[in-house]
Amino acid sequence: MAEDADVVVLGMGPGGEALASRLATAGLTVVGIDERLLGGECPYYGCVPTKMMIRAAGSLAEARRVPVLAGDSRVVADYTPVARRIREEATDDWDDQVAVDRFTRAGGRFVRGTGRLTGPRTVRVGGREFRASKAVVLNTGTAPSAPPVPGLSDTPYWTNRDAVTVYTVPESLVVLGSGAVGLELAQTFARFGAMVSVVEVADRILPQEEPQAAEVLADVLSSEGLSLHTSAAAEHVGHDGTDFTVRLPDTRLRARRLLVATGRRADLEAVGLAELGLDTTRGFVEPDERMRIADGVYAIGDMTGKGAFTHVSMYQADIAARDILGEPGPPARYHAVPRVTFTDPEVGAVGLTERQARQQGLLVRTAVARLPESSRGWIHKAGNEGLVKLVEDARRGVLVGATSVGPCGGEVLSGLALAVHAEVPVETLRRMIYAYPTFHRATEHALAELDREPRP
Ligand SMILES: Cc1cc2nc3c(=O)[nH]c(=O)nc-3n(C[C@H](O)[C@H](O)[C@H](O)COP(=O)(O)OP(=O)(O)OC[C@H]3O[C@@H](n4cnc5c(N)ncnc54)[C@H](O)[C@@H]3O)c2cc1C
Ligand SMILES: NC(=O)c1ccc[n+]([C@@H]2O[C@H](COP(=O)([O-])OP(=O)(O)OC[C@H]3O[C@@H](n4cnc5c(N)ncnc54)[C@H](O)[C@@H]3O)[C@@H](O)[C@H]2O)c1
Repeated sequence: MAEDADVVVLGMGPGGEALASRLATAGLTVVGIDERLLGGECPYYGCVPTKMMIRAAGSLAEARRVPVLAGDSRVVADYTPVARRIREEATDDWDDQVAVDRFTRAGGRFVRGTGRLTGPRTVRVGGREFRASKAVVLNTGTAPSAPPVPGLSDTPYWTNRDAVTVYTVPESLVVLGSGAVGLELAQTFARFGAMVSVVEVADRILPQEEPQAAEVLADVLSSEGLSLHTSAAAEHVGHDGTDFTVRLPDTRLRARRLLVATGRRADLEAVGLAELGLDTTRGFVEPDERMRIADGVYAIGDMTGKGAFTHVSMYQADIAARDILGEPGPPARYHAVPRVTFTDPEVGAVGLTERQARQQGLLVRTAVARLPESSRGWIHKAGNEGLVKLVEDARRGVLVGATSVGPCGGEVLSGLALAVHAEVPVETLRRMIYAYPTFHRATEHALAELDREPRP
């Protein structure tokens, strides 16, 4: 016999948890289902533990800058406090009881298990079936995916889930993939003393962002001792019981550990999307502007392919929750999705890259201002690498994209994200006052550069 609820949330990532709690608090009967940990990847294996690692690695890097700026320093890296913080402060040793209690206190019912749609309003978990009178919300996210490199699947390689649970830093590490996962973890482990090589199949690291950003970051990472192999497709991976070997076309890398960070995949088949007549062979499910994928069925988070970020999952959760509750509000728009890769320098970006803007047929003007040439960058000295890049839709005179690389690149991004989001005329941005001497003042320099660019 089916168990009834108003809403069934399948997959309790950050968005699912927020939505389920909100609907339960509003008085609906809500069943939340997760096969792993309530809260999803972000708090247990993603954003939170990795940012704790990065914070610690950043403190080492700052201490190493003392000789340039303030005398002398001797840095003895010890990963123990990081491993402890991740266990004690971030993840409760990968125990979600606090989150389960919080959801239960909000009035929700949590079911641990693997769920699958059996119809538009029904979800099966083991021998139980849950029937939703109002809505089913899917928030099943993505899982790490490994490329089909010969030999790889027979080796004990790491994904991000292994990397955040270590007690000690490996002496050497190869990282396959130079997206956010690969680079954040590569730099962190290198700063703790690992010999790190990064292998990227594209012709530059962080290929989804602006080439100028990748260039700045590549220089910094190389100067910190990482070896970067771009345009490099691994031909074979082996493990001899102690070390990994990764064969590239022109060299062979050897390391104690291998981290595979080549992207993530949503398993739409496993969730039962075929029950709705939807294509499960595509990488993502395509919701409408209210997050609906069928009558009474919603999808939010990484599985929608709108940006695999916690803030996108939460943004979509808000829209779906409003729709279910019948509350008014704007539909989803993705023209100003911000994203930050938390390397040092941080790479913040919003909206379109120059390439994407041109591909969309926009008449584009761009400008770059470099942080070391700005007052604040010059004052900052050690660790001042960075830039601000603007991408203008020259016909409309508004920014459609921007990138800010630097010590606080993710924070500097906020003003640029507002400009892209609200489509503030570039003319208005030019008339603003930018505090001296801030990093964000580089935006003013970039705007002046933009002025010098002829209109296309
Ligand atoms: C290393 C790393 C660092 C990251 N850092 C950041 C960052 O700094 N900032 C940022 O914005 N984003 C970051 N992300 C991305 C972020 O973690 C995700 O975008 C975020 O978790 C949102 O994902 P989601 O809502 O789609 O669900 P997920 O977090 O993927 O959760 C989905 C949940 O569904 C459950 N599930 C799946 N299938 C089933 C099923 N059939 N039945 C029951 N339950 C199921 C899973 O167990 C999981 O708990 C990072 C990711 C990684 C890997
Ligand atoms: N700071 C953040 O917000 C943050 C941090 C981590 C992850 N995330 C999100 O999580 C998702 C997954 O991150 P990710 O870094 O795993 O994936 P990604 O897709 O961002 O990057 C994967 C990289 O691996 C490369 N690659 C693919 N196959 C390869 C191969 N065979 N050999 C070498 N390189 C190969 C790709 O060219 C790409 O550069 C992303 O969408 C990201 O947005 C966000």
